[in-house]
Amino acid sequence: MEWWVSMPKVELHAHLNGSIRDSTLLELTKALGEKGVINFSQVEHIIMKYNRSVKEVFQLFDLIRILTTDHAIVTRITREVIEDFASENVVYLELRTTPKRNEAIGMTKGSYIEAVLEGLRSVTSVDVNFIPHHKEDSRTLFSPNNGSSRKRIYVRLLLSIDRRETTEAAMETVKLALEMKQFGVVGIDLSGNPLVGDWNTYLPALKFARNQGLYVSLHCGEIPNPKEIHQMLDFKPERIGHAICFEKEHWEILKSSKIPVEICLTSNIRTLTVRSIHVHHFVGLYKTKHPVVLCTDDSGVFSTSLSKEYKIAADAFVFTGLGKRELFELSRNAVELIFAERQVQEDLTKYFDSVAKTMGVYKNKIHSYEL
Ligand SMILES: CNc1ncnc2c1ncn2[C@@H]1O[C@H](COP(=O)(O)O)[C@@H](O)[C@H]1O
Ligand SMILES: [Zn+2]
Repeated sequence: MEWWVSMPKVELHAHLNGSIRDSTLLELTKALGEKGVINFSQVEHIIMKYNRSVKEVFQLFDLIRILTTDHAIVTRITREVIEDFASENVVYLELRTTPKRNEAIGMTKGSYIEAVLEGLRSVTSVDVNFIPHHKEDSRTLFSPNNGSSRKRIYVRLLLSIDRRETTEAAMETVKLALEMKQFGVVGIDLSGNPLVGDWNTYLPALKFARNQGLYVSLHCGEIPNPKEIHQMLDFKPERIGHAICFEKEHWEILKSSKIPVEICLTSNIRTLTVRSIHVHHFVGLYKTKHPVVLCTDDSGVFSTSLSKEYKIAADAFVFTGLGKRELFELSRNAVELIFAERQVQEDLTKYFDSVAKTMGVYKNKIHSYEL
């Protein structure tokens, strides 16, 4: 097996419905086409298109939303997404999703998340840990005495606020996240079409989330919007996603505040927000030891996987000295950036160290982020 597949990996930026399997997306589209809910021939080209502008990507998300707003389908997609990540040796997955309501079928934001949890419970082919540990319970997923030879994966959830939502709707999502902490919800994400919405709409809900002990990650700088980027950085989220259309002053604030950045190479190239992989800001951040983590964003929509993202980085940045050992270290250091409880961090760190020996990569951390 190739090293980028066998290497343990940490995924911190994956949208549930954007990670839908191609085959499942086509199957659902055909089924709704047969029922007459959508016109398959009209939507086929949206699904099949390769490179998409930001606007077109969000047209596709609107279509996916119609296809997936059903409890059983949400459960199925969740199960498949967990299986897919685990199969490529993702050992920790922070999965984000936007709680949705659909009155026609009695779906509330709460029942939507219940359907996601049902999906987590229904995985049988791999060992999944999504319920936070009790402090007195010392058994961990990767303990050597665990005895399992199956794939193992920690999953924690972030609930997403969609930029189209009102302050009240955003607040409802945060309250739901608080109720669901016991089921592994660790934080809040702000995402959705960057061409719509206003920062001040979400701010009260994000402040409330923070005050209640939830972590916050923001999609930041997907399009040029200097004022909003500034406001977001001033908020000091625990992590940001993308950081593409930054100006000099934004880079300065980011560097001095050391906010970790979730990097989505393929997503940025395919949405045409970064011209070419060779001018991607990942390299600059990596070289200055800024905390970064490679992620997929939407592995289904962009036909990628976390292994592929590591391979793409290895190929594109080989002259920057990014080889197997450095990418292993990058993956391992991402453990410092996860939102799960300490025990999970410790378990993963030990696991990475034990794998480092067998993979022939340096055992000790070469550097650690000073967060
Ligand atoms: C391309 N970059 C991106 N930028 C902003 N938001 C994105 C995104 N990719 C995905 N989403 C957000 O995630 C939703 C799909 O997953 P869930 O239904 O929540 O599970 C999309 O509808 C969008 O709101
Ligand atoms: Zn995203």
